[in-house]
Amino acid sequence: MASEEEGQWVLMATGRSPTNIAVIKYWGKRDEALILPVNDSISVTLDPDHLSATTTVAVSPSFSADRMWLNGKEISLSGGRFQSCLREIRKRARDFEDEKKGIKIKKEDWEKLHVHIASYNNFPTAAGLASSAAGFACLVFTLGKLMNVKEDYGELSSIARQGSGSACRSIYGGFVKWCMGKKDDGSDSIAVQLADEAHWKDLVIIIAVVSSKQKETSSTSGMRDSVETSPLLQYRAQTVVPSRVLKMEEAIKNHDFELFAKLTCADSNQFHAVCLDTSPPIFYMNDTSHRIIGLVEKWNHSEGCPQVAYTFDAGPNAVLIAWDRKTAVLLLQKLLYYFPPQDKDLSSYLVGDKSILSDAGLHSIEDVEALPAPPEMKMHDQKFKGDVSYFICSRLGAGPKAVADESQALLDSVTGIPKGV
Ligand SMILES: Nc1ncnc2c1ncn2[C@@H]1O[C@H](COP(=O)(O)OP(=O)(O)OP(=O)(O)O)[C@@H](O)[C@H]1O
Ligand SMILES: C[C@@](O)(CCOP(=O)(O)OP(=O)(O)O)CC(=O)O
Repeated sequence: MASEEEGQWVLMATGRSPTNIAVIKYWGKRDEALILPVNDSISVTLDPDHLSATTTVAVSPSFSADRMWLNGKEISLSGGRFQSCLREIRKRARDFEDEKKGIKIKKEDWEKLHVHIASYNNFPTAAGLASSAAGFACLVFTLGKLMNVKEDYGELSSIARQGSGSACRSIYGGFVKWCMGKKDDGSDSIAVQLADEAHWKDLVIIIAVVSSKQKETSSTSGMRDSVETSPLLQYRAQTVVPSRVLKMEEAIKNHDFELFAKLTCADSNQFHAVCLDTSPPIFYMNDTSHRIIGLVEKWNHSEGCPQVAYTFDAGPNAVLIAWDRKTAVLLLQKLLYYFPPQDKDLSSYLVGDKSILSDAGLHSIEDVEALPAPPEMKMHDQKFKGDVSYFICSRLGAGPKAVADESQALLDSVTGIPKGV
């Protein structure tokens, strides 16, 4: 290791990674330590402008320990998952030189340098919106940039997988498949991109954030209990998912929304059935989630073919995928009819791509109050004000990206401590 002013420099990198939502779910591990799943899964990557983690990583000879801050609060890095990611990336680190700054780091020197990590999620953490997926993908991607790692994305995905299983799918944009793999060492359990975000541009994603509170049963412990106790999980993994994955790949390739929606809804429902089949049973959805399913099912049925797909991860939030903008506008009108905002501020009730509000003719709370009742629903008079915290309107998005603009770094370039601390 060499530099003009030994010990004075801080070398940093910043990256941003999207979250993803599975349309064929991962639920159950065959190896807890390596995070190897019992079935393949398929996801869509969401637009990082709306749901993403931003992470800055830094090394300096002046750092005395590995440290991490998540959303401004220092957290421990001692957990096995963080340690696995750090170890695997350090193993692949390569020589680095910045002549201008007088920094030279040899491959073998990376092991001796401590890292500081600061990360920020632009959406609720640990609320069933896959913050761990965006977070670990971002950590691995950004550490890889800092340490001059040249491995391909498949390899990076298998490292991110060791942080959180679903994180391996956030290494790519668009439609992504996590191949479960067969090997005991997990080297073939990697993510591959099925199609990029431009492949099916019409899709619009509306997320109803039903609760942004932290959930009671984490995905990790929930799926462990399911593997131990649910007979349905075995049947699902061995018999249902393999053929469903093939059909989903076809649906994506052919832009077949009818098949895509049927498979997405069926798979979400089966995942939650496995949760109910677990002892003790796990309840991730609540009454609001069930009402949203009812609304979509009735609408799809009345149209004779699916307009919208729904899927729920390990929490009550609904992820709704509409097949085009026009359908998304109708969906939003129906949702806001039943779930109007508690207060009068419409612009904070829908975040992300707010332009959908004007497309739906919703400029004020009075416009929401004037919405007609969806004709296909029987119970018109009942409304559920306040049951949805807010909505996010999004779309498919790209994979992780380096953030070159140093002003966006979360760590101070001189001290290596989070800015403002
Ligand atoms: N930006 C981040 N960087 C690194 N780690 C993160 C980040 N965000 C979240 N995590 C890790 O993920 C954990 C939360 O994961 P958890 O699986 O409980 O919730 P979730 O990912 O939001 O929901 P789910 O995966 O069930 O949809 C945090 O406690 C933290 O360890
Ligand atoms: C319901 C899910 O979102 C479960 C995600 O589980 P995690 O990836 O959070 O679990 P660990 O691997 O234990 O970290 C379905 C999915 O994303 O496929």
